[in-house]
Amino acid sequence: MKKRRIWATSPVYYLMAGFMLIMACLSFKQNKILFAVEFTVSVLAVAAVVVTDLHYRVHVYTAIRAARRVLSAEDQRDFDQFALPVAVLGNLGDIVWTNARFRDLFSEDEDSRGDNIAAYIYPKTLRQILSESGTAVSYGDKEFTAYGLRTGSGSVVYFVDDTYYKQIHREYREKRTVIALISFDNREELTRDSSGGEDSRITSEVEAVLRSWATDTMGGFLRRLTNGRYMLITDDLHIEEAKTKRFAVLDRVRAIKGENNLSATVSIGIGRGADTATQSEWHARQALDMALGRGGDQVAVHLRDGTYEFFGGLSKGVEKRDKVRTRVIAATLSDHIKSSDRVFIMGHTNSDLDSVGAAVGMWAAVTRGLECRASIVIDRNRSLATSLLNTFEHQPEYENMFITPQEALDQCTQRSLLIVVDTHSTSFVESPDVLRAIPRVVVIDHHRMMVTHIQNAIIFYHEPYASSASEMVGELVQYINGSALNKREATALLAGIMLDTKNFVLKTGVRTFEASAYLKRRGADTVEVKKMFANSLDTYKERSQLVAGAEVYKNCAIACSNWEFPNVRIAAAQAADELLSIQNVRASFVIFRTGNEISISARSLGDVNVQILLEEFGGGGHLNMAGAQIKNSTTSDVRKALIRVLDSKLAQASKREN
Ligand SMILES: Nc1ncnc2c1ncn2[C@@H]1O[C@H](COP(=O)(O)O[C@H]2[C@@H](O)[C@H](n3cnc4c(N)ncnc43)O[C@@H]2COP(=O)(O)O)[C@@H](O)[C@H]1O
Ligand SMILES: [Mn+2]
Repeated sequence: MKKRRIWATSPVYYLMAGFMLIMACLSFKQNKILFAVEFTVSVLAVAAVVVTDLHYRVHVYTAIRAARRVLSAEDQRDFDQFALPVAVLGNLGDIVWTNARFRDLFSEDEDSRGDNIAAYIYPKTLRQILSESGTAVSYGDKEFTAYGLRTGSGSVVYFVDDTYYKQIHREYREKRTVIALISFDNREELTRDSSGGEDSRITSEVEAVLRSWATDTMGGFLRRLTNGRYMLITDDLHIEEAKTKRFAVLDRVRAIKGENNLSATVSIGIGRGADTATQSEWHARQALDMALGRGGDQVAVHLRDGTYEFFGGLSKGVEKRDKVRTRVIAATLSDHIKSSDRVFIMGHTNSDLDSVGAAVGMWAAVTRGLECRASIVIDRNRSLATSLLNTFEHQPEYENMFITPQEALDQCTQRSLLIVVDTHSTSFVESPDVLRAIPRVVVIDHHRMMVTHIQNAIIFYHEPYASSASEMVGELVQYINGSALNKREATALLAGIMLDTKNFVLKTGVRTFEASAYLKRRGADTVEVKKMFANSLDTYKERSQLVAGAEVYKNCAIACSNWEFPNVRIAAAQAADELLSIQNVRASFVIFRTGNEISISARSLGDVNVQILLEEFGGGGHLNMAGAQIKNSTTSDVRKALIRVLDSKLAQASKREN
């Protein structure tokens, strides 16, 4: 920072005033009037300099006296020889006096009096130093902890030179052991239909990349744990360096291809900032679960404060699921249901066809399949699935099927079970109060793992590769009791699948068709589903208006709706879907207002991870379909914030640029 003098030393002014006086005397002989004017002005100048100087001396004297009262030891040891660098400041932060040590370390024999202390402590401020008990400050290649004291007429700042200790601390931090756990995501999928030698070729190629990364780049070493799992031991400095390259090892692994032209991918969980190696390993495990839960092909770093940083995660991932797991979960879930007095099923806020469809499927499995009492907790006023809800209305067999969150709170007991479907986020569930009130919770979800996930669920059935929660429930029901579903309920589940797959276009895997085939056998009616998607003419018009008003920025279509209208959520979601059919649009964002909230619906065809982008707004979802809600803002502010996020994050969220 440039030094700026607050006041100047007086000798120059004395000289100038004296010079003026001499000039005045010399003009006496030439012109009496000129002499009178010049003499008066120079006498006034001398007087002004003397007064200012006196004022300054008093200022310095009082500042030093006040400082002495604060700083000096009982024996009034010589202030100037005080071992720590000290600066006495006036009330504007101007340096009025410094001791020898300060001059040694800070001013290199230059006179620093009159400088603002800000020049020596930037970017920290005097106010910060005075309010904190020890502020880290660096000057040149030295590092200090600065302490400040207020005095009667300013302040005193003294500095403890801890360059050496900070250096050791930095080295300690950089050398701290970090454990990373690596999982080869798709070994089986890459080699499933290939010759025997293919498995060992791909495995050894992936292993070679990991091993050279571990030793040559990360200064550590790699150990194979079990087939497809590895442990890397390295240090914090190397993790920091790998971060700056955004973990390029992911790209090196992705360059390895199987016979079916599929790329190999790995997921890495890193435990950073832990106190011990045991803790680091535990955090690495949690981070690896996170990375896998978000679709793999990425790095998750568990930080000291329990938060995560993510890198990569741009591939769609291959369907990687295990029917045995589904069967085991169905059996365990049945046991929990049978040992509960009542089962509550709850989806996410602004429930849609998938969350309601999945809830209806679970309701049928519990009530008809296991003959236990169950209710679906829903806020009908916020639901986007009213067309589906209406099909269950006024039917005697579905009486009391849907209850409000308040009714659930009144009816639940400590022996109740809560099944959360189509979300795993504590803040996105239909009612966080119900989530808190029921101790035993089961989660069934397909969204990419969020940091705010429900903790301590007795079953956390999470399949980021499944198309929808309805597909997952469709499979579970078959194992709980295959004949539990009737035509109406099977249709509800099919509606959920068709919503999330955009009629079997996106995220549609083999198991999506298998689950749909089962639902069809149970009588699911595709024409009924089509009717559930029908919009009113008004909604249709609003949607078209949103699409027509979109702008394109960096190949992303952005539409804003400043007006609120019925079904704005559905119109916005559909507009976001539709914007993807415009040429060269890689992602779409629709910003709209609902009450005191601004929401964003984002979509992509897969080469932009919109989930990563909307996480910046506290939202989530999937790689190609995500949402977020922002409180107390305006559509134009959210649009500006989105542009900033696109400027800073679009490259890392896009496949092409990576
Ligand atoms: N705050 C959040 N945290 C985590 N995840 C979030 C959050 N906000 C949204 N999400 C998830 O993001 C995606 C996209 O949400 P969206 O609102 O843009 O789209 C959902 C529905 O609004 C939309 N939809 C509902 N009815 C219709 C219809 N008739 N036609 C077209 N679209 C419709 O479909 C999306 C359903 O997504 P699902 O929840 O995955 O089933 C979404 O995943 C949110 O959960
Ligand atoms: Mn949903």
